[in-house]
Formats: sequence, structure tokens, C-alpha cells
Amino acid sequence: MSDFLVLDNLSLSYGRTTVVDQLNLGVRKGELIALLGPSGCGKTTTMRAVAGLLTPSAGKIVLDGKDVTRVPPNKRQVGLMFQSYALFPHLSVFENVAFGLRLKGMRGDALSSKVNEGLASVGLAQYGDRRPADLSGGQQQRVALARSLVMDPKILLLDEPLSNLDARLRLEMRTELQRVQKESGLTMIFVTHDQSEALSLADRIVVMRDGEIEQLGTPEDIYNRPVSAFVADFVGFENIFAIEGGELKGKGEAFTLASPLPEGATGLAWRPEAVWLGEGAFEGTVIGAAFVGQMREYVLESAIGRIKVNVDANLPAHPLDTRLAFDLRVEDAVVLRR
Ligand SMILES: Nc1ncnc2c1ncn2[C@@H]1O[C@H](COP(=O)(O)OP(=O)(O)OP(=O)(O)O)[C@@H](O)[C@H]1O
Repeated sequence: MSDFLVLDNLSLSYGRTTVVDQLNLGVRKGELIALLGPSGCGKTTTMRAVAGLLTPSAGKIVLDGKDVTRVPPNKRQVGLMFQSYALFPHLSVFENVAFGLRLKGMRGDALSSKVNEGLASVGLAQYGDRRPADLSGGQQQRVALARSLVMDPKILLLDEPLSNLDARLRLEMRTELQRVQKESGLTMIFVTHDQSEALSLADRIVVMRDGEIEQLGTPEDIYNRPVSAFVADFVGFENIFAIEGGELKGKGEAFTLASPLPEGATGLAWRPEAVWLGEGAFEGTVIGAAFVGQMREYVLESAIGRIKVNVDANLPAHPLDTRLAFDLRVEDAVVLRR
């Protein structure tokens, strides 16, 4: 299947500063893609280019088989929902959702049924007469979503759509977004710097770093098989070591493992639960210990650096300052190859 949205060698600049450099990305129809990366890596800039708010300095954007690189924003059928989803405070919920449709010349029954359908799709069928101020933050967010959906965009871009919501609402809206997307079959790209949001929502994740794609894959790929220390760090690996001259090096002394290093590896990383505690070639002092329900989390200070270890909470606890042996085994590591 050919891609529905293609970013082909896309370069984006502000003045003389190139922010995104020769980016290539294909998005399939009906896919939910997350753009994940730290602040300043170019996520919003990429979205702005897809929406037509920024003209690329090189490369092209193809949407639904049509080159839209030079097409103005209002002719692209690209929906946008930003973090500040500013609803019109003086208009009712119904009128907020109707706004764009009226601009397109829609009136009467066609307008009412379209708006009501939009409100129903986000679970707000009964709220048309309210003002935005009389809704919860989550409900306001859903009005903004309905406002985007009724325009029948080919693709909907969401820039940090959930970051204004508190933790509980954010979880609720995640589920809501996923439901709406699956029911409507709409292609969506959402920007986030929250790895758990990306992992839980997306069909595929694009991890960006300094305007380039560091890794593209399913949530399982990204979580279980990060290609680089950068991605590993982003998805919660705590114990990351680079390979330099056949030795492993983190924040402490370099060391050599008993087993041979995997072919082509540039680094090895261990999740806290993949570190052996109580036996092994290394020794560390417990400088942090926390009970977190099913697990106990330890921080060990050792010659090779600080090591984070999670073990079953049913095992006997180790108090602070205890000296403990631990082991890092190649077979329990994730191999980084970039
Ligand atoms: N209008 C602008 N003029 C000049 N530089 C800009 C402009 N907007 C963004 N930048 C720069 O471009 C780079 C990428 O910014 P962008 O907003 O795309 O990052 P981001 O990944 O979306 O970050 P965040 O998560 O903080 O929103 C940053 O270094 C930023 O300072």
C-alpha cells in the first residue's frame, strides 16, 4: 500500500537556521503516528510544514497522491489541533463546532446534522447549548476535537493535545482519542514529548532528535529494541553503556564483560529489572531504596557508575549502605547499534 502522506527529503528552516534536515517519512492511511522527541527537536516545525504554515526550504509533501508543498493551508484539508485549543468563549459549543462549516457556506439542516454528528462522536451530544466556560477541561478539549473532525480533514495533526490536562483527564482523553481515531479511520499525527503517551496511543512512533529521525517503529520496537542510547534513554532504560575499544563505559570506570560483545554493537543497555542482584562480577553500595508496590527499586553506587535495579518486593529488603554484588549479563541486555 502506498503511503497516504509522504514527507520527501523535507528540509525546514527559520532564516538561515535549518531545523529539520532531509526528513523522509511515509504515513499510511488510517494510521495514528506519534512524533516523539525532546523539546526543540523539530516536532512542531514539522507539523507546521504539513499544515502549510511553513514553506519547506527543500523537499516535498505529498498528501493523498497530490503534491501539496505549495498549496495554501486552507486548501490542504489538513486539520490542526494545538495545545492551546482556544474555543470562542462567547459562542455556544454548537456554534464553536459550526464555525468552520459556516465559513465554508454550510447552512440549515446540513449544518445542524453535521455539527450534532461531530458532538455525538466525542460524547457531547447534550452539550450544544453550553458555553465553553461551563465545561470541564476535558470536555473543552473534546469540543476542539469535534471542531476539527467536522471539517472532514484528510489528516488531523495534534500538537501536544493532552498537555494542558491533569493526569487523570489525560488518561481519559487518550482513550477517547484512540476511540475516535479507530471509529473514524482518520489518519492522525500527534506530537508529544511524553513517551508513555506515544507508546500507549500510536500505531507507530517516530523518535526525533535534532531535526532527524532517530528511530521509526511500532511501540513494541521502540520499547524493546531501541537502536541507540538516545532512544533507550527516552524509553526508560536506566543503565546505558557505550562500547569503546571493546570495553563498556557509562558514567564511571570502563569495564569488560565475561561474555563476548555482540557483533556490530555500539552500546548495551539494561532495564532496572534486567540487572542481577546478589551475585555477579560487580559490587555496589545501596544509596537509594524505594518500595513501589510489586517492586523494590535500588540505586547502587559502584565503580562503573550508578546502577538502577528493580527486584521483586517479596524478596528480603536491603537497607541503605549495604554492599551488594550485582551482574550485567550480555544475554539480558538490549543491543544498541547506532
Ligand atoms: N519562529 C521561529 N524562529 C526561529 N527559530 C524557531 C522558530 N520556531 C522554532 N524555532 C526553533 O526551531 C527548533 C525546533 O523547534 P520546534 O518548535 O519545532 O521544536 P519541538 O520539537 O516542537 O519542541 P517543543 O517540544 O518544545 O515544542 C528549536 O530550536 C526552536 O528554537
